[in-house]
Amino acid sequence: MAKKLMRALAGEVQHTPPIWMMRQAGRYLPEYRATRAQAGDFLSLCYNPDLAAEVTLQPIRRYGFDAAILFADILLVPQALGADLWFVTGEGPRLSTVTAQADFDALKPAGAIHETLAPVYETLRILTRELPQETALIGFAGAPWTVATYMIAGRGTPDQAPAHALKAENRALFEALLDRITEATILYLSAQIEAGAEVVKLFDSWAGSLKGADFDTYAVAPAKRIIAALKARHPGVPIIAFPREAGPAYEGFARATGADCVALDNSVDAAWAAAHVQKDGCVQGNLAPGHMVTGGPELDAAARAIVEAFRGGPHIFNLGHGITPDADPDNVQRMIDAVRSA
Ligand SMILES: Cc1c2[nH]c(c1CCC(=O)O)Cc1[nH]c(c(CCC(=O)O)c1C)Cc1[nH]c(c(CCC(=O)O)c1C)Cc1[nH]c(c(C)c1CCC(=O)O)C2
Repeated sequence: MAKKLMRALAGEVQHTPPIWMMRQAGRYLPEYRATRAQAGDFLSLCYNPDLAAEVTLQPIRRYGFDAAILFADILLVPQALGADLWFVTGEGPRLSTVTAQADFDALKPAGAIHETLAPVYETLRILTRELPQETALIGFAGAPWTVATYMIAGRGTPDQAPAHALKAENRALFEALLDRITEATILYLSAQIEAGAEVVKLFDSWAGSLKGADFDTYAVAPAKRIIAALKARHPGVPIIAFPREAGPAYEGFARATGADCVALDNSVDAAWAAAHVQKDGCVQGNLAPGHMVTGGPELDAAARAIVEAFRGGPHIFNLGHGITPDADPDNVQRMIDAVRSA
């Protein structure tokens, strides 16, 4: 029988949804912290196929999730295009910036990314051998707008102001950068599929700051282009899109982009999403990650409410965003128990 996750993505309605979590391999797990220490730092872990495969497998061993997500980061693509990338402990990523034509001209062509990203493909090949047969393997990349916000600002920003400013001041350069990221993302996800990813997910974490026509031009259109290219090369490989904080624009996103599944953040009302988003296909997400810190009967009730809200259509149980380092690993088991007994 096909894997539970693949069945949901194909549109099958299941009484108990498949479960996985954004950032399921991460700092809330002591075994992750130990392996990261062994690798030296986060980026060394991403580029060490044996250890990256090991941390991908850790949450599968502990919890038996229905899917494993490749351990890597969306910012490896800018690095593969030639940007400098480093992580400041307790603060987050830092990159060399792209704000002038000369910065853009110094980037590598999209086709050069495999030189840097080859270890990621090796991680996937290891996982295809080591994962339990019922566990689906998810590859991923950042969506062009979200990746561009980091490349322009050189860091994470609360409002993506530097990227909005470049868009206003030098639209040609801004669009050239989005195009380069789009081309690289197609090649990267295609190579992930060839290495064994059965599903791919596109993270547009900052889609919510694109308003009006900008949302269509810089969130919908690049996702549509990436999905069309992947569907042409790899028919039958499902794609999950995550336009975080898209609000009302969640409605129609799957139809407009060709995505097989839309991931919902935790600000979306589940009943609204069941009526307006799930009518077009599979949905995933929505549980507030804070429940993984606070736990208790509130967690059970919130998890069950999501299962019930989406029971009328194809559904993958997930959080609305990544699990945080202060989460209690026991609450993850509690969530799984609540979903599987709902
Ligand atoms: C925006 C973004 C990034 N990375 C990612 C996104 C999109 C999803 C989202 O909105 O969170 C995606 C990502 N990052 C990571 C994964 C691995 C797979 C998984 O388990 O979900 C995935 C899918 C590992 C990671 N990526 C990062 C960690 C923590 C690094 C560590 O071990 O110190 C992990 C496990 C670091 C990272 N990477 C990024 C930031 C802003 C940070 C620092 C903030 C933080 O520490 O949480 C960029």
